[in-house]
Amino acid sequence: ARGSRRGKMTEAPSTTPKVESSEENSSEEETFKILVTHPEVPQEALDLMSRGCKLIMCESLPPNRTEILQKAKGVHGMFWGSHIPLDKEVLDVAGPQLKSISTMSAGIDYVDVEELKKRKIPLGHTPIVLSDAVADLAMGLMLSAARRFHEGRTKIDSSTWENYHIEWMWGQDVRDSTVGFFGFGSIGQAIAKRLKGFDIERVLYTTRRPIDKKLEKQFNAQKVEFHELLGQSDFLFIAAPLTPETEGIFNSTAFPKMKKTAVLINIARGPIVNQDDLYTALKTNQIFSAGIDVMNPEPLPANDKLLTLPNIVITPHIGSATKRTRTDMATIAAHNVLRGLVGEPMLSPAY
Ligand SMILES: O=CC(=O)O
Repeated sequence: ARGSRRGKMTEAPSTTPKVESSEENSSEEETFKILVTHPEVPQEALDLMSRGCKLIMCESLPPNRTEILQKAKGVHGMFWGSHIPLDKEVLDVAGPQLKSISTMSAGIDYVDVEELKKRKIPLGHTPIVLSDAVADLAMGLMLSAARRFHEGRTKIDSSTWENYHIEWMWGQDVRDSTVGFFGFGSIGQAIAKRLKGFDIERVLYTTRRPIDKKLEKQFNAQKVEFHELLGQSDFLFIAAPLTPETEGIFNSTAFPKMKKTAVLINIARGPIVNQDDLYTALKTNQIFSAGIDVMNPEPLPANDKLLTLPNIVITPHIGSATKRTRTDMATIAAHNVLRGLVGEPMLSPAY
C-alpha cells in the first residue's frame, strides 16, 4: 500500500491488536498501550487506535519531552505526533515491549533510525499523502518570490507605490524557464506536475534514488550533477530529506554558482540551507529571491535578520497544514502503529 494517496489509507490490520498473555481475563495487561505524544491528534486517528488499545495521551502544548518520557514507560506502540527527538533515551525509558512506532510526518530527521533498526522496532511515517498540499504551497512560494509579493505589500504599506517607473517591481517569468529539483521524489514530482501548465522549458533534477525512465519522459526531466543544477536553474526547488549529505549544501560555495536571476524555494528542511549564507546571497543579489516554508531554527525569532530582506517570502512551516491532509496523515500513522503491533507490514514503512 506504500504510495497510496487516497482511499486505501483506511485499511485496518486484519486482526485486532491484543497483547499475547498466558493469563486469561487479565484484561488490563492484555490491552496494547499506545503513547500519543500530542493532545491534538485528529479524532479519526484516536478512534481507530482506541478500538482495541488503551491510549496514553500526552497533554502538554507545546509537546513536552519530560511528559513524553514520563508516560512512555511500558507502552507497546507510539504515535509520535510531535517533532521532538525520538532517540535512545525514549526507547530505553519505554522498555523492551515496545514494538511499533509511527511519526505523523514525511521527514524523519528527528528519529534515531539506526537505534530503532538495532532494536528491530518498525517505524512508519506519512509521505506521499502530503505531497499535493506541499506542492501547492511550493507553487505559491515560487510565484510570490518570483513576482515579489512580499516586497509589493511593503510598498503599499509605506506609500511607496511608484508604478510610474517602467521597471518598477519587475520580477521573473516562469514561462520558458529551466526548473531544477534538488530531490525529485513524490513532492518534487507533484510540483513538476503542477508546472506543466506553466509552459516551462525543461526540468533538471538531482536525486539519491534512481527515477523511472517513464517519469523522466513524462516530466521531460533530466538528471544532472549538483553544480549543473545550480548553474542552470531559473527556479530551484529543494525537495529532499535532511541527511548528513544534504545538511548545509546550499551555502556560500553554492550560491555564487547560481544565476543572479534565480529563485530558490525550500519546502523540505531548513538546515539543508546555510541560512547565514542565504541571507548574504539575497542581500548582495547573488540570487534574485527565495521562498521558504522551512528554516533554522523553527520557530524563527521575530527579530531574525532574514525577515529584514525584501526579496524573501517566508511561511511558518505549513506545507501539510490543511484539514484533509493532516487528518489523512494522522489516520495513516494510526494504521501504521496498529499494523506494527500485530506484526503486519505498515501502510507506509520508513524502512
Ligand atoms: O515537515 C513536515 C513533514 O515532514 O511531514
